[in-house]
Amino acid sequence: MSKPLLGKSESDQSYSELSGMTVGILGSGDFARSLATCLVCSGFKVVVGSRNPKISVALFPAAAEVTTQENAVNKTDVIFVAVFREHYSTLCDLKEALVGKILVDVSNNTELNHHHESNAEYLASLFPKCMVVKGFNVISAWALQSGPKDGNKQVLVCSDNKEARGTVCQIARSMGFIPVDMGSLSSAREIENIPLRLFPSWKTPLMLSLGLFVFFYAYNFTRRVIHPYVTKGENCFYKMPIELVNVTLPCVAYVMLSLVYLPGVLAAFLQLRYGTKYRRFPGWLDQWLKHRKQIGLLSFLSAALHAVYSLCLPMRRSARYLLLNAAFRQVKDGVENAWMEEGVWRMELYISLGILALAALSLLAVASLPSVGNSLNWREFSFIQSKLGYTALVIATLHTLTFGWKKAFDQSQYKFYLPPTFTLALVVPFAVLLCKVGLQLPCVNTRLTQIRRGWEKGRFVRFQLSEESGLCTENFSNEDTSNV
Ligand SMILES: Cc1cc2nc3c(=O)[nH]c(=O)nc-3n(C[C@H](O)[C@H](O)[C@H](O)COP(=O)(O)OP(=O)(O)OC[C@H]3O[C@@H](n4cnc5c(N)ncnc54)[C@H](O)[C@@H]3O)c2cc1C
Ligand SMILES: NC(=O)C1=CN([C@@H]2O[C@H](COP(=O)(O)OP(=O)(O)OC[C@H]3O[C@@H](n4cnc5c(N)ncnc54)[C@H](OP(=O)(O)O)[C@@H]3O)[C@@H](O)[C@H]2O)C=CC1
Ligand code: HEM
Ligand SMILES: [Cu+2]
Ligand SMILES: [Fe+3]
Repeated sequence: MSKPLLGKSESDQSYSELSGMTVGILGSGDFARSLATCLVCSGFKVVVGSRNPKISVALFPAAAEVTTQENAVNKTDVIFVAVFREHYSTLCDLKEALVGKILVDVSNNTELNHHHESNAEYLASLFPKCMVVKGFNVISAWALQSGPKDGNKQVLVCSDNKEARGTVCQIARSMGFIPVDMGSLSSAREIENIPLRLFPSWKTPLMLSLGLFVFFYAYNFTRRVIHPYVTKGENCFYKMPIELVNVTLPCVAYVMLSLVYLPGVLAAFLQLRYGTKYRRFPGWLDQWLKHRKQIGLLSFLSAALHAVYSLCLPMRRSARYLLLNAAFRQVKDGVENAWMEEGVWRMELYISLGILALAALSLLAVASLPSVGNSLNWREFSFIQSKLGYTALVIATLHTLTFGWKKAFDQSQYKFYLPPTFTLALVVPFAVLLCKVGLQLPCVNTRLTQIRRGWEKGRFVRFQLSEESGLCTENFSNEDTSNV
């Protein structure tokens, strides 16, 4: 691993103060080894305290000194405790030697809020005369080994002692990480919970798409499998793996796409009603606005799957049999040409529109990659997200309408009085598009633009003030978004 570049440029003086400094590590496990390696190649002297130094020494780089716990603690003022919480109490023999020193707690738990106090606070209670700092637990041993160039660079640090916190921040910086000061030790619980979270922002969107999937699948199952079975005794269960999925997926994709743009419309209505942008949205709307990216990406995933499933429709054995049967019936009936101009056009159009909608969604998905998004400025990004997103929604609506237009009026399509699936899927997207059109009306749009620039109903003074203090009134056009 190379020498980090970060530390030096940030503050030259404290960096040179630190390099050559001795750092202690208690424990000889995976974390201790990776940490020692990284510290050594960042220019620190490392002394490791192990219960069995003779055995452990082979595991560490030659530049690191491996000795007994007492010895190690006596040689340095900063000690990383790379030991599990369960074994903290076995360190109590070192209490005298540790007085006045900095203890860095790097530990993690196996479940959220496992103990009633955080590991770091527990360590502090065992060693009240030490300065306990929480840090480095968000970095895995693997990430330490492969270095900060690869993966997460942030190290969250907190402590009740400001100086100790500063020292650990400096060490992190010297190693090439980006320290984030989280304040007092009471933040330790929050910091310890971070590595345990599993894709927190994806949970609700995933449940939402799963719920929609189950609903549309069950609906279709009733119409396309149960109905023929009950009324005609026909066995249509073969439709379950592909045909039903390929009606369900596009409906999920389509409804999810509209759910990306619904909260923006609701937010605009609320702002119009409040007559100000300074009032907070209700919590659920706030959350919804924050989850739009995930909902959008899941919509894209469903749409992509729908496209693949659609391509596979004609190559199935069932499709061939149905075609043969139809051909035979045609021969028997003496029909020579079954070409139906209208049906042909409808399909050409709706497939082409589907492809275009998917193309728009793909661009959106690409733009949401951080590396691509970062190369766009704020205006470009929101332009793509908002305009292209609505374009995708409009094209998908046309795709759905051209696919289904006649079925909605065909009495035989109403199985058990249930309308065709696409009519259900159309409800929310249609409402969103109508509302969006409503918001574009000049009278509404002007008011909304004013509000977004800081104008408030019945409070003229505020507006003038914000203009004077230069609160970027120029930059706020009505289409501007608040995206990450
Ligand atoms: C495939 C795909 C990928 C996506 N990737 C991303 C992504 O990477 N990042 C992302 O953010 N979204 C992403 N999205 C979601 C979506 O495209 C964007 O959130 C988009 O900007 C929403 O546009 P909008 O016009 O509805 O909302 P906006 O232009 O954001 O406006 C919504 C309304 O909310 C109100 N509002 C919002 N914020 C404020 C504020 N700060 N102050 C005052 N009023 C406010 C306004 O009334 C505004 O009209 C993705 C969607 C899809 C389909
Ligand atoms: N592995 C990882 O990716 C990460 C680990 N951490 C944290 O780092 C700490 C160490 O983890 P890790 O290195 O993986 O664990 P290991 O089990 O590999 O190492 C633990 C070390 O603790 C030492 N130890 C001291 N006292 C005792 C005792 N009484 N009983 C058993 N062992 C003792 C041992 O060293 P010796 O025998 O030499 O005394 C042992 O090698 C944990 O708190 C963990 O939560 C945090 C982030 C990531
Ligand atoms: C390459 C892109 C696409 C292709 C080839 C395609 C193809 C198809 C086909 C063949 C059908 C008819 C399925 C059937 O016979 O049951 C269909 C229906 C549908 N598609 Fe697409 N599509 C594409 C993209 C999209 C996208 C991006 C969306 C929306 C986000 C979408 C939404 C729908 C909907 C809602 C239906 C109606 C489903 C039903 O109720 O039966 N499609 N599409
Ligand atoms: Cu290194
Ligand atoms: Fe426990």
